[in-house]
Formats: sequence, structure tokens, C-alpha cells
Amino acid sequence: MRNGFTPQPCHDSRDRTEATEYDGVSAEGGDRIRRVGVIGAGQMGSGIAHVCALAGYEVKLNDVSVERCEAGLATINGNLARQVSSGKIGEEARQSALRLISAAASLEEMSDVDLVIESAIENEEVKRKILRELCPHLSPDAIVATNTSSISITRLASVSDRPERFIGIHFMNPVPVMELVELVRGIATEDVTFETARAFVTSLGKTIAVSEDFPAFMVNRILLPMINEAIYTLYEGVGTVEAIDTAMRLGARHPMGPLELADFIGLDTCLSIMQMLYEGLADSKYRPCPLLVKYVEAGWLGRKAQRGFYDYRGEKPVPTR
Ligand SMILES: CC(=O)CC(=O)SCCNC(=O)CCNC(=O)[C@H](O)C(C)(C)COP(=O)(O)OP(=O)(O)OC[C@H]1O[C@@H](n2cnc3c(N)ncnc32)[C@H](O)[C@@H]1OP(=O)(O)O
Ligand SMILES: NC(=O)C1=CN([C@@H]2O[C@H](COP(=O)(O)OP(=O)(O)OC[C@H]3O[C@@H](n4cnc5c(N)ncnc54)[C@H](OP(=O)(O)O)[C@@H]3O)[C@@H](O)[C@H]2O)C=CC1
Repeated sequence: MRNGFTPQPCHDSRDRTEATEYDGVSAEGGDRIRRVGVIGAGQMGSGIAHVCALAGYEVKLNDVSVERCEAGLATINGNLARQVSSGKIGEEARQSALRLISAAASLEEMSDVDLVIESAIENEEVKRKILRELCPHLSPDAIVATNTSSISITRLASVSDRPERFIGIHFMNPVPVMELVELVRGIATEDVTFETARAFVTSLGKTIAVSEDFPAFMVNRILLPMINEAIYTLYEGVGTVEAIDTAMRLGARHPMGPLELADFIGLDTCLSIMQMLYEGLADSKYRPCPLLVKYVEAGWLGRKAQRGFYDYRGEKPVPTR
């Protein structure tokens, strides 16, 4: 792994009922989790399934159709192969990770998972509908997590049948590469749920930052207004797409320019996060840039749609403004 950490399977030879002590709280830790369900096989869901399987968890990947699940599996296969070619993992690890992931055609197939991570699109209605449909199929003690970028964990938990076993586990994109995961408790999240999630995330080789449950948590509260401001900078004609990205890559040492990063995240996701900040914090400083709205309305959602602030359909990305 990039951070030098080798993920450890949580379900080793220890007794599964063995409790672990964290800060005085008795948690069943990672041993509690063996099977993980992931809902949404897009860029994040496939990345989450990837890192879980590499750490030795059995993974069931669900999306709106079998074709979507298969596309997610193909992405995982490609990213694992990339890790093999760069020497990050061996061929054996790739094969055993692939063996651990299967497509789940329906939510009913989640009945034997210990943890579900919801990672469908950043749309509260869609997430609520998934949670309402999902919960009746789960075992009563399964933990439900959401990878939402911005939506209130407390609010999403309230539509589930288990707010005390509900938590935000917010991975960063690209999941196999980024070290951070934000952990966010809802108002009712029990300590044992939090500690189990903490042990699980640690077993993936990730570092945790704990955030309170406020709109967009920490990373996106800071990052997305910067991206939105870059779009305003473009909208007001201060610089071109290339000039703005070059300025931030070379002038602030960001690995990607903000417009390139917006395309990478997905412009629909960026807009949803800005709307959540704008409405949730009721402050005009979070007003989504009208140009961002226009790109989303055009369906120019960034890399995943092959067009956003750059056009990705040719050999190399070409700015669209
Ligand atoms: C919106 C939210 O809710 C929260 C968020 O996630 S905000 C977004 C946070 N993410 C960022 O800010 C990413 C910023 N960008 C970067 O860090 C880097 O540009 C990057 C890691 C994406 C690519 O790095 P790079 O050095 O330019 O490119 P490259 O050398 O091709 O890739 C570096 C590694 O990342 C891997 N990688 C790149 N893109 C990947 C992807 N989409 N999926 C999986 N792995 C990927 C590559 O395989 C490579 O791995 P190895 O070291 O094993 O070879
Ligand atoms: N992109 C990013 O950088 C990050 C995103 N996130 C969060 O992760 C989540 C997923 O984002 P991301 O992977 O980028 O989005 P994508 O658009 O890449 O993937 C979302 C997937 O969810 C599917 N989906 C839509 N409705 C349902 C449903 N009812 N049941 C199951 N699957 C469904 C979509 O299918 P279809 O395409 O057919 O609609 C799509 O395959 C969001 O909550 C986002 O905020 C978190 C961290 C970083």
C-alpha cells in the first residue's frame, strides 16, 4: 500500500465473540464484521468493495442493475491489476480479492451481511428509499453505514429501523489510494457501533478523522467551497480552465487543479454538496456557482460522463471553456 500498511483481515483465527477494549468501551471490533454489503457500484462503491476484499472481507456489491454491478466489478479488476503492475500487491492478492466479491442482484441478498455501506448517488430521496427497502432484509444486529459526502447522518439514520447501529463512514476518492476516512456519528449512534466501525476502518489500513454531524462534515466543508470558488473564478472570466488548474497545481501544490478535481469527484456530487452546505448552514457564502448548475443540467458531470470542465473523449483532456 502507498502508506506502507498491509491491511489485516479482521476475521482472523480469534474467537468472533472476543471483545476488544477501546477507550474503556467494550467493542466487538473488526471481529464482528465478516461480510460487507456495498450499495452503489459507481466510483466510490467499487473502490470500497476493492479495499474491503483486499483486507479479506467477503463483499456483496449491489446496484440498480446487474449490468451496473458488472461494470463495478470490471473497474475493480482494472484497479487491482494496476496495483499488481505497480508492485503494490501480488497477483495472488488480486485473485483472492476478486474471489471475495460477488454481485448482489437485489437487496434481499444482504440478509447475511454484518455491515452495509450505502454508496449510491448523493441524493437524499434515493438514499432514504434504499434504506427503507434495505433494513427489513438485514439481520437485526447488522450495522448500516453511509458513505454520504454531505447529508445528515442523524436524518438518514431516522429512516432506518436502527439509528443506534447507523453511522457515517466517509471514504475519499480514489478509495484504494486515499488514506483518510471520516467517521461521523448520528445523534443515536451507540458507542459499540462507533468502535466497531473504527476497528473495521483501521483494518482497511485507513486513518480516521472523527467529525461531528454537520453539513458536509470536515473535508468537504473545506474542499467544496474552494472548488465552487474556482468555478466562480472561471464564471467571472478571471482565468481559463487551464489557467485556474495550473495556478492551483503549481501555486498551491495541489495534486490536481480544482476544476480537474471537480470533474474527478463528479459535478453532480459537487453540486449536491454545495446545496447541502447552502441550505444546511443557511449562509449565502455557500451559494453554488450558476456555471456549476449549468454543467450539471447539461449532463456534463465530469469524467464519469466523459465531459465536464474538460472533454475526455479524445486522447487527452481538452478544456471545455
Ligand atoms: C467528494 C468527497 O466526498 C470526498 C472526496 O473524496 S474529495 C476528493 C479527494 N481526493 C483528492 O483530492 C484526490 C487528489 N488527487 C490525487 O491525490 C492524485 O491526483 C491521484 C492519487 C488521484 C492520482 O495521482 P497521480 O500521481 O497524479 O497519478 P497516478 O500516478 O496515475 O496515480 C497514483 C496512484 O493512484 C492510483 N489511482 C489513480 N486514479 C485511481 C482511481 N481512479 N482508482 C484507483 N486508483 C487510482 C494509480 O493506480 C496509482 O497507484 P500506484 O501508485 O499503485 O501506481
Ligand atoms: N465522488 C466522490 O469523490 C465521492 C463521493 N462520495 C459519495 O459516495 C456516494 C457515491 O458517489 P459516486 O460513487 O461518486 O457516484 P457514482 O455516480 O459514480 O455512482 C453511484 C452509483 O449508485 C447507483 N445508484 C443510483 N441509485 C441507486 C439505487 N437505488 N440503488 C443502488 N444503486 C444506485 C448509480 O447507478 P446509476 O448510474 O444507474 O444512477 C451509480 O452506479 C455519494 O453519496 C457521494 O456523495 C463520497 C466520497 C467521495
